[in-house]
Amino acid sequence: MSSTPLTVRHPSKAIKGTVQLTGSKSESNRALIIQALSRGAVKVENLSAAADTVIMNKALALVDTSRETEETVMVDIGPAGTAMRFLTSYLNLAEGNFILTGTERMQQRPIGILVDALKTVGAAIDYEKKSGFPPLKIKGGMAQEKQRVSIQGNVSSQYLSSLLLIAASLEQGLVLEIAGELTSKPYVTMTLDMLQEAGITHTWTDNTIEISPQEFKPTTIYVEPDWSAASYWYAIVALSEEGKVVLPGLKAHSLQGDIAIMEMMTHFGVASSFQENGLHIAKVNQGSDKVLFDFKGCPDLAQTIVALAAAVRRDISITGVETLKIKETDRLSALKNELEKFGATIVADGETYHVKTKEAYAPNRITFDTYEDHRMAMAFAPLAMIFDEVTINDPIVVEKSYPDFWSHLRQQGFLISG
Ligand SMILES: O=C(O)C1=C[C@@H](OP(=O)(O)O)[C@@H](O)[C@H](O)C1
Ligand SMILES: C=C(OP(=O)(O)O)C(=O)O
Repeated sequence: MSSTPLTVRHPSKAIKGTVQLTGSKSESNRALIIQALSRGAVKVENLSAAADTVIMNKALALVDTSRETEETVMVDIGPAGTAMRFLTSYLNLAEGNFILTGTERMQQRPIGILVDALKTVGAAIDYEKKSGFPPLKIKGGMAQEKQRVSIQGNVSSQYLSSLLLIAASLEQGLVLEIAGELTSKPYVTMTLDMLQEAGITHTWTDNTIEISPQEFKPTTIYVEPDWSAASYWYAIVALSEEGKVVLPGLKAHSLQGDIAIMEMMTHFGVASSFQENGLHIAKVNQGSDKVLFDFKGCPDLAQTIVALAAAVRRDISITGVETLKIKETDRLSALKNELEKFGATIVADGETYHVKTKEAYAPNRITFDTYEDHRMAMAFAPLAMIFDEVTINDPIVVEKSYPDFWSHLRQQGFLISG
């Protein structure tokens, strides 16, 4: 697909259909690291089609060939955050020397907390450009020097998941002390649950997680469909007058924290039910007057909810969004810019952000910028359900996690041109 802007319209207020979502990007990128560490004992099924997962797969294959060369191997993971974070730990166990790099934006996403923790354990990592940021020079074949390491928990949970993924493969194992508050906690739990599935046990007492040296057991990890991707179909149903969508494969017991969308969307009139053939979501009422939404455990849902609330002219307040500044873009700044195109805005008030909407709305034809962020494109496209026309710039950004997003919208009756 080219990245020519796409104009999106929906001819009615009704939506009814079945959408087969791709596998979870987060589960998939963990599963690939676990598969590599298990030396193939662990198999993976239903791997995500996300570009971030394709990138991770290719990077691991490249690293696997690095044994055959004395040269420093350049590993470029583009915009893939979990690939950057997880490989920053994994490469220390591989044979060879590596430069781990990514896009310009990736080189602005901090990684010093993880590098410092790895150096404490015995890693040989240097910064190629700016201290604290990628690109990184990593010397493989690490000899572990320490078992215990402390790491700050409120910047990115990916730093913790990265260390936990390699812990059982270290000769002393790892004792991880979490300093301060832990944000995005469900992702750490996902990491531990998937390790458990592969036979790696742990203890988690207060702020300390311990993993002893262990062997992975032969198993097959089945990746669940992506709940973050489901959130955009929830928004579409919420904006419909009559909406029923079936999302096969989504289960009530999920490793993904973004299952929180189920409860959040009840406040926008969307009911969920798990049936034999998957998750059924339907518009049942106009929702509630709930104002405060907390995203500490599910940061990737913030854009979905904020765009939806602004579109239906509902003032809400959000918390737990401090980590949004260092993701694919500064998501709070991007949201503010795009909301102001149709008479809404976001006002910071300490760690709470108030979404303010105005009575009168701007023209019904709006063009949204996406800031190299797949979630900006996917959070604003559903507004075509209530605006006459929504144009999304650089639409190819969706491939990062949901490459079929536009074709799925077409299949469900959206008129898309460009
Ligand atoms: O571990 C993961 O798979 C992820 C963790 C989250 O990042 P933070 O832990 O930095 O919030 C989330 O935003 C990202 O999309 C995926
Ligand atoms: C932040 C995200 O991904 P990552 O951090 O893996 O780039 C995301 O998918 O919203």
